Amino acid sequence: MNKALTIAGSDSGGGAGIQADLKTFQELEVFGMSAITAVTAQNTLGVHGVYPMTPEAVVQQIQAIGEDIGTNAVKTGMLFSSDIIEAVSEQIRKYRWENLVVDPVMIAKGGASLLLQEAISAMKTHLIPLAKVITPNIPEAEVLTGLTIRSHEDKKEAALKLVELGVQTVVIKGGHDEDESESTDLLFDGSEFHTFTNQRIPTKNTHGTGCTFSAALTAELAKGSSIYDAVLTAKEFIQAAIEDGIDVGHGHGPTNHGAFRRRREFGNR
Ligand SMILES: Nc1ncnc2c1ncn2[C@@H]1O[C@H](COP(=O)(O)OP(=O)(O)OP(=O)(O)O)[C@@H](O)[C@H]1O
Ligand SMILES: Cc1ncc(COP(=O)(O)O)c(N)n1
Repeated sequence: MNKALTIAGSDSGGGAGIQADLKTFQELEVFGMSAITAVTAQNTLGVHGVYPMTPEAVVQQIQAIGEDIGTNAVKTGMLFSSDIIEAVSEQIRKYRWENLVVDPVMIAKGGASLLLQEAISAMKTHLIPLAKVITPNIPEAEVLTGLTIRSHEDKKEAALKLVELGVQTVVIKGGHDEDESESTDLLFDGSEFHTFTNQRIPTKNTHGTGCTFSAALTAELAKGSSIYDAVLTAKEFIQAAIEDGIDVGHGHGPTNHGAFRRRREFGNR
């Protein structure tokens, strides 16, 4: 069975972070494993507490997997501090894990910081150069490039700047697009641009969309898909998950990680 490892934060509310990643891996029939970087007390209303792990605890979890089970692909999510980023980068280099997806998680929907300001430069210099794919949303791409992104042309300019950091492929996600009818993700592989556009779903239940998208991409890479095909499946997976979003809690509800598989098995009902 193909395996995937997520190195990310725990979301007690179950919609984002490690929980979203493992649910997504399972739905795509990949054996999911985790190394937890921080525990968050979180629900649909926001982040109420952040408890980072020590870098040693993160390293030990990664080593436990690296020394025994191994993995076909790795994704990173919330990493919180430069110490954790440096420790994680060192392990990824040590095990030569090349199928690496970096989701540069910075800020949760309610505005809580999931990455310290001091960690941005470590993310750029230590981790991103090791990645096969990075999946920033628009605000994250703005922080990483210093550009303002309003239009599709701006996204292209940001993608060109991001590959200069040494990453092979960039996917700039369109959830934060100003367009109210569509959500367009831009893929740049260093030479060609591709766009993935779907109808924008009018819903408040979008907690965990970014994590779920990058986890689906990672699962497909673990199975041996090309980056293009993996993004295609991830886009289909997240569209179904948002369309069938789950109305729990009083704020931004989670997406439905089971929707993609159910549609494939039973059709669109
Ligand atoms: N309302 C929506 N309708 C359709 N697709 C969406 C919607 N919102 C986000 N997406 C898609 O979901 C994926 C995640 O994108 P997004 O930009 O929301 O990530 P994110 O900002 O990291 O997530 P979050 O906003 O939860 O932090 C992308 O493929 C994006 O196009
Ligand atoms: C532990 C954790 N990690 C990541 C996110 C961002 O979630 P998303 O960008 O997918 O909504 C989150 N809210 N909590």
